[in-house]
Amino acid sequence: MSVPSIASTIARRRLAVAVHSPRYASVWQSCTAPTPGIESRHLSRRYIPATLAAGQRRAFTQTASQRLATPDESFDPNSIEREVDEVDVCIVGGGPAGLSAAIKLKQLANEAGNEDFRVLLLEKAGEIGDHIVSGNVMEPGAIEELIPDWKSEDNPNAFKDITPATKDRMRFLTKAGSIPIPAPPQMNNHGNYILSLNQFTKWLGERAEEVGVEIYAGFAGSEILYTHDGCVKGVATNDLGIDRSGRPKDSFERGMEFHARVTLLAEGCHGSLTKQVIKKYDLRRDSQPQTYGLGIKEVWEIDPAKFEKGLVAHSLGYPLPKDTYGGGWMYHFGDNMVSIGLVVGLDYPNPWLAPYGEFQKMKHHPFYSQYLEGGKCISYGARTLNEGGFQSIPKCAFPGGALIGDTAGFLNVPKIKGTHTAMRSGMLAAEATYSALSSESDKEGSVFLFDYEDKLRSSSIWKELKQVRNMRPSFHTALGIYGGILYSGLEAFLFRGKMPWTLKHHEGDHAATKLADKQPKIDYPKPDGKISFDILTSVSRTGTNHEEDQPCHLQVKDWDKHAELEYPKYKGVENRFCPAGVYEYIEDESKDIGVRFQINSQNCIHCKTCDIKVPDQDINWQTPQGGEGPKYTMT
Ligand SMILES: Cc1cc2nc3c(=O)[nH]c(=O)nc-3n(C[C@H](O)[C@H](O)[C@H](O)COP(=O)(O)OP(=O)(O)OC[C@H]3O[C@@H](n4cnc5c(N)ncnc54)[C@H](O)[C@@H]3O)c2cc1C
Ligand code: SF4
Repeated sequence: MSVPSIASTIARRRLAVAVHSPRYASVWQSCTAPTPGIESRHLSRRYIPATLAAGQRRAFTQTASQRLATPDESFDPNSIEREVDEVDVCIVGGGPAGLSAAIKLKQLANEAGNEDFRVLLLEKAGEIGDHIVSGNVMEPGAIEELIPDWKSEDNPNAFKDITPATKDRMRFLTKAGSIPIPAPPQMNNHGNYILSLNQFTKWLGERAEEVGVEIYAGFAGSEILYTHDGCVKGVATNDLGIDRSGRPKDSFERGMEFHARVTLLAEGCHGSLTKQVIKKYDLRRDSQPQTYGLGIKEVWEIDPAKFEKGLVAHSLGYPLPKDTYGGGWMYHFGDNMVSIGLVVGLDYPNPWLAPYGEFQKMKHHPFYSQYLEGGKCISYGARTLNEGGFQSIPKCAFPGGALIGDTAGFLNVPKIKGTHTAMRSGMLAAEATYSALSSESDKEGSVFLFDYEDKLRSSSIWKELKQVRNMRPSFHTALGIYGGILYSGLEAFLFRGKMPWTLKHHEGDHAATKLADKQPKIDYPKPDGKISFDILTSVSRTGTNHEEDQPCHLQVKDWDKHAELEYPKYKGVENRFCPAGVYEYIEDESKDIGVRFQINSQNCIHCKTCDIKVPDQDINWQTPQGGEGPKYTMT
């Protein structure tokens, strides 16, 4: 058996990073010249980077063999020590927040002539950007500060795929009609840009490599590592090649440890490591529960005659019932491309509601269907987003690290925008980290980023989230969506966040789910295959993939017990809230409740809804093997 060890994989990836950095130009030139037309990044995997490993970087701590020569039944994977790499800063998550933090850190280090300052970023997707789903209309303030010439014509590496937002349209939808409503100032998109965040993130990843960030895509952070006195000292990636029952296979590779003086968690909404850290340090002690929405989207290529470049349209109302918060969007960008989607607040009470079914229904409304008819759906994706806002922000610094971006909850809900706040929080954390690491006299002790918390409080993030803090919770009144719209209108146009009160989020979204017998059943129309699609067709458009023979990353201790607990009360709510058809209840007469619970984990698109919405909180989303999951395009 000959499989590459993690060490050699990483070494090859290090070279891949190095070849983008002018600093390593000479190393690269000493290797065989690349074949013209093939990207150096991919090419680099063919070379053994002995020169680089010996001369340019700190060596890995060499431990016992990372591969298993003869796996046997009694073998305990944990008995093999993990390799350790020591870096200055370890960032988990290569979205806008993580990449902005990484770029800013290396910019600061490079400016100070401290080029050996190591910033390492782990991303669970096979390639940077592959797991990113967003709208996206972006406020450009943060990127302009980070990379001032990001869209300049003089910059050969500028990000080109942007469409200036030119028109805002806001409608309240009835079943067949649409009523214009005034767009609150927050929804004014003048000066913003429509783009695919998944493409933008890929571009940001390249910029990060240019300044010397070491990016390891395909590596999922699966465990937080602590010092003996309880500070975070880094993360470990999961073992590869473990079978469904937890035994090592021929392809077994032990995970790897990354030790850092500062670990920044940038996992996006509801991060799996963040969950552990929030619990360990009780970071929510002074904040309210986080609440969430699920965003489901498609990208379409539409008839050029119907294309209105720069149009930013939003809707409230149909198809969602009045007890459910949410709204639709449609952005026209690029060449005849349309991003269309629906956000459904996960505090919806009716377990018969299926966000996926609501989205399919929404597309048939004339406000949307007039554009989609004759077009082609090219992409599908879904991801949760934070809706708790200001009152749900936890403590963001902990001993040895910090939370940045959506995993801390910086999304501005009325704007449905979090990219600029995610990036800015990453940059603030980077500044606080760099000054803490460069000014300390004691280079061994743990670092607490007090400065980051202070910077957040005096930043534009704090100001804008505080201003809109009462809008989302105002939808909890008995008037439902109508009360919320009315109150939000007053907040947007009159109060402007200046009223002395702060409305509360009373409970987590899972607790809002009511018993199925007490709620009206919802029947969704059959998809027509032109504008609406069945869920498996949509999943096939995500490119998602997971090896089947591995421990289920959707951890449910006992499937039968789960079914006995949930099914009688909620009649298969998991099947309806999951936008990828992962959960099923299959008729089975041998079971007391007449059905068997089934998890098709290979379809998972990493949206995190199940972990948030399952009423009895007995599904734990964990990272599967690095490199698995969706392979999104244009999302
Ligand atoms: C449907 C939808 C529409 C939106 N529309 C807009 C909009 O129009 N404008 C706007 O500004 N914002 C919008 N947002 C919000 C915006 O997308 C987010 O605020 C932004 O992406 C947050 O960036 P982030 O880096 O914090 O997290 P993410 O973008 O979620 O990135 C996190 C990254 O970390 C990786 N990761 C997670 N866990 C691990 C782990 N354990 N190990 C390794 N890697 C890990 C993920 O794979 C991912 O690549 C929208 C969001 C959604 C869901
Ligand atoms: S299994 Fe959970 S995380 Fe995966 S797609 Fe379904 S709801 Fe989302």
